[in-house]
Amino acid sequence: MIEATLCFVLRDRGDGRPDDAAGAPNATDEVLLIEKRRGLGEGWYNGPGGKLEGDETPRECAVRETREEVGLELDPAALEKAGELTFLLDGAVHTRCHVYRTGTFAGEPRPSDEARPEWVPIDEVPYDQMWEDDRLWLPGVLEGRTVAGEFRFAGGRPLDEAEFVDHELEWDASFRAVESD
Ligand SMILES: Nc1[nH]c(=O)nc2c1ncn2[C@H]1C[C@H](O)[C@@H](COP(=O)(O)OP(=O)(O)OP(=O)(O)O)O1
Repeated sequence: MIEATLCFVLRDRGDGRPDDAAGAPNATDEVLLIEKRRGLGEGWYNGPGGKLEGDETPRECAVRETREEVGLELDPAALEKAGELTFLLDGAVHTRCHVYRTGTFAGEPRPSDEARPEWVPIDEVPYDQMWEDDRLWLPGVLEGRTVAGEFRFAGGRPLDEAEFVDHELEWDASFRAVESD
C-alpha cells in the first residue's frame, strides 16, 4: 500500500470581500494547482503532493513535496488536515492519501520537472482535467470542510488507467482532533 499526500494552498485574491462567517474562503479565492508532468496522474491537474519517504510523517511529506514540486515553503503547524482518502484497485487498498489545506506560505510558485503550478479561482477548478474522484471531494475541501472517503477503481493498472467504479464519503469527519499528523 502506498501512503501519499495532497496539499491545497489557498490565497486571497485581495478583492476585499470577507470570507464567510465560518471562515470558509469566498468564491474569488484561488488555489494552487499543478499540472503533473510525470508519475501517477501525469497530464492532469492536482494539488502538490506525493508518496511518503523514509520515516517522515504525512505532514512532513506534504511540506517536502510542495517545496520540491513548486518551491513554496509551508509552515507545518499551519497545515489543516482536510481529508483522508482511500483508493482501492480491484478490491485491494492501493493508496491512502492525506489531504491538507493551508493559507500560509512563503515564496512564489515555480515550475519543476514534476509540476507546472497555476493559481486557479476555486470556482474555476478544471475538474474535467483531473482524477474523476476529485469533483466529489475537492469542492468541499476548498470550502473548508473535512472529508473521509473511499474510492474504488477496477480493471486496470496503473491506477490512473483503471475505471472509477464507486465511492463512499463521510463529510465533516473529525480526524483532525485525534491525529497529530
Ligand atoms: N484517485 C486519486 N485522486 C487524486 O486526486 N490524487 C490521487 C489519486 N491517486 C493518487 N493520487 C495522488 C496522491 C499523490 O499525491 C500522488 C502520487 O503520485 P506519484 O506516485 O507520482 O507520487 P510522487 O509524486 O511522489 O512520485 P515520485 O516523485 O515519483 O515518488 O497521486
